[in-house]
Amino acid sequence: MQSTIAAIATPLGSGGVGIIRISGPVSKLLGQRIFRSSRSGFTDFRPYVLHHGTVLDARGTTLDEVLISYMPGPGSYTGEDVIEINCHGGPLVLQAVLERVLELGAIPACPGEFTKRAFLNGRLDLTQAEAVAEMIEGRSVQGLAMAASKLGGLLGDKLRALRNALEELKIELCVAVDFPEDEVECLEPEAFARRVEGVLDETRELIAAYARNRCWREGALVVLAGRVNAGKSSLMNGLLGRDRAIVTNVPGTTRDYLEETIVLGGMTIRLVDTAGLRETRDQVEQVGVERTRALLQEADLVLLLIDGSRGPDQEDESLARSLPREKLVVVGNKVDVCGEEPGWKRTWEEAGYAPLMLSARQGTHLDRLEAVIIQCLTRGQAEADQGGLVPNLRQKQGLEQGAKALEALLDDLKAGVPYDLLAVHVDAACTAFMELTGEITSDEVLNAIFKDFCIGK
Ligand SMILES: Nc1nc2c(c(=O)[nH]1)N(C=O)[C@@H](CNc1ccc(C(=O)N[C@@H](CCC(=O)O)C(=O)O)cc1)CN2
Ligand SMILES: Nc1nc2c(ncn2[C@@H]2O[C@H](COP(=O)(O)OP(=O)(O)OP(=O)(O)O)[C@@H](O)[C@H]2O)c(=O)[nH]1
Ligand SMILES: [Mg+2]
Repeated sequence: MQSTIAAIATPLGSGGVGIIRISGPVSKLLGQRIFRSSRSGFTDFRPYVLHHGTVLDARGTTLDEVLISYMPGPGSYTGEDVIEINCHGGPLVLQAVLERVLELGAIPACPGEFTKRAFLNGRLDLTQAEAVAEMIEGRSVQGLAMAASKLGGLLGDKLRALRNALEELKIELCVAVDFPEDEVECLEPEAFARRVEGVLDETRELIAAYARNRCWREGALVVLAGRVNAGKSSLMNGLLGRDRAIVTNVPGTTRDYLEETIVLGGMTIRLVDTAGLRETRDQVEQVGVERTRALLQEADLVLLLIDGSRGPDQEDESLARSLPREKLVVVGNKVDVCGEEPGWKRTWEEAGYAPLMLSARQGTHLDRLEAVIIQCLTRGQAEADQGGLVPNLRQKQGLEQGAKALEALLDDLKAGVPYDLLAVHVDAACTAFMELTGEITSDEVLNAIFKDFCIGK
């Protein structure tokens, strides 16, 4: 028999109310043993009704005053019988009530186990289960909206529709193989290719939505880099709107990196001020410079700061060259000293860099920089996608597998490969989509998905 699991479903800390969640065949029995109703006539829980009373320990002493609800399977969140105990939201209260529930025979839930059971019991498909985690981790209002429509089943529906389209194509392939001489049924290769391309285009559109919206969903890492004294820490402070980083005219002021979170246009951004790049004998600064280089690899966007009054040097040029264009914004600082059009700017413009001139200290044109940051992080589309067909990383990878299979199918079709050999590609694409919805699944995939959930979800 399936075990009955229990966990604290709310964050540990003081709160108005904290919830213990119990799911499994004996959860109602556990609820009845632990609960004493404040109504004399109470005999049994009524589904989806809050019951007021107390939770008792083994000796009959009160642990807490609570509201309890009972949600019978298979209609509950997990699909099993569920009991929820609404306690006072103190960590010790919740711990004591949970321990009592465990004493009576429940087993502590693993991370994500309630949602995993909901999936295994067919209450959610896999895209919806993943959306639950995306709701909790939401980094922007826009990202939250994407998770909410995924939770509503939109992406799952889309994937099933694509798969159905492929199943139909496969039937036609089979008919063409079985009745090759039948003129009426015979497959017309070009029309067939167009329909495959239709599915492929929709798949590619989903893949593109991942890249476009990734930073809305996950937040972004923006790194301030450049030579010592360029004004990185000043810009950090300017963007933060407060004096966080130490600023002096001593080159090498920042030796370790500093990280703060800002919200630009609704997007959550980890902003990192780094140690200025230069050769140095200072051991601490050396480690700082190494860390800067590691951060540059990881960054979604690098702001390369150039002291406009001195102009760039070779170090700046090689740093610019080492980064992919779409990851780089060149910023010319100290416009109050060098003016909007210093001589070096033209050279960099000719090389295709379009330096953005500003003054970190005086706050001039910081608004322009903020707009450019959002533009770059969203690939030029400063609005998040509406409508919510936005995959996560796993989903994007599955879609890429599907797209690859469809591309192979089109290649073979053009090369005149016999129809009976084309079906493998259709099958491969179908499998990729079914692994995303969870119609096909493995322990490995499920464990990878649910291990990152919190306990009690
Ligand atoms: N207290 C509490 N809040 C919560 C959850 C929960 O489990 N408990 N949820 C999850 O973590 C989310 C809500 N998800 C849920 C999804 C379905 C059902 C459910 O029982 N559905 C029945 C409804 C029957 C009815 O309305 O009478 C059904 O679909 O048949 C409950 C919660 C967010 N808030
Ligand atoms: N005139 C002018 N000076 C600036 C501007 N921004 C920064 N500075 C000055 O440039 C010097 C260096 O600024 P920081 O912000 O410490 O530079 P940094 O790039 O963090 O330097 P390191 O931490 O040493 O790598 C300070 O004296 C700042 O006041 C600006 O917009 N105009
Ligand atoms: Mg600094």
